[in-house]
Amino acid sequence: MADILQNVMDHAVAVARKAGEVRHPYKDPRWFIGEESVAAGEPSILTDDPTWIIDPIDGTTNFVHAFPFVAISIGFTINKRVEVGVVYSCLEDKMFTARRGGGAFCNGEPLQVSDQTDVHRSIIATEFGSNRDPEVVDKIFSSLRNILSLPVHGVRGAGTAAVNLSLVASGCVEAYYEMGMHVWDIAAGSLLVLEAGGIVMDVDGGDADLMSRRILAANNRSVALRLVEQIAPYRPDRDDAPPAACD
Ligand SMILES: O=P(O)(O)O[C@H]1[C@H](O)[C@@H](O)[C@H](O)[C@@H](O)[C@@H]1O
Ligand SMILES: [Mg+2]
Ligand SMILES: [Mg+2]
Repeated sequence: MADILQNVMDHAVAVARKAGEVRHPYKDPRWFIGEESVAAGEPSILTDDPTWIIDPIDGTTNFVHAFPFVAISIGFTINKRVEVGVVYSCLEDKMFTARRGGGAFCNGEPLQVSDQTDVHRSIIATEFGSNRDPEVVDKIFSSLRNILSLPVHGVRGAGTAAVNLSLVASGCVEAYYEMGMHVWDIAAGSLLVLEAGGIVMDVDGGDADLMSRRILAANNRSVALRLVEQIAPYRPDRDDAPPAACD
């Protein structure tokens, strides 16, 4: 694992030097999008530059309540595409890693998504999120009612987007969807799913967009598209939306 990260960091330095950059790719805040740095006022703009996208604790509510799923999520993008993803599920002691074109692994063992094509025999992961706006809550429950009524085998939520994505990559659930999470919750995990043979798209079936705060990740297109028909979509403010103007 250390080797993978070192290679990526070396790559970041090489890309920066080629572009004539003098910035240090591990220290310049423009090379990071992190939950805590954004909370502290740093920008949340994904550029073509090599960028680390970091969530130090994914599953904060779980952590506070000792609900045993908490992860560290580290993604690395170049040209806005995730090249490396690392999710460490701390209490399970599982280190999930993926490199674009190099497969996905858990503690060094290769991962493969589920081969189930029938949504009725699937488990779907999702989250309720933290938005209590009645219209949003109605959409969440509408999606849930539709999916449960398909019917599916079950609906689950680990309380962390990164772990939910690792569950899709591991073949434990067939799909995961959510609206309202952030880029640092999903950057690393989305590559795990792709490299384990799955797909990642928008909840309306369109192209995935890391900054849109919407994701549908699935083992295959047929399960994904059945879910698209059931999901009542809404559009949270994008991660790269300009800050609201002050009076
Ligand atoms: O805030 P953390 O715990 O880093 O991330 C969580 C999101 O805030 C929440 O909206 C989402 O439902 C959860 O899956 C995510 O991991
Ligand atoms: Mg998070
Ligand atoms: Mg967090």
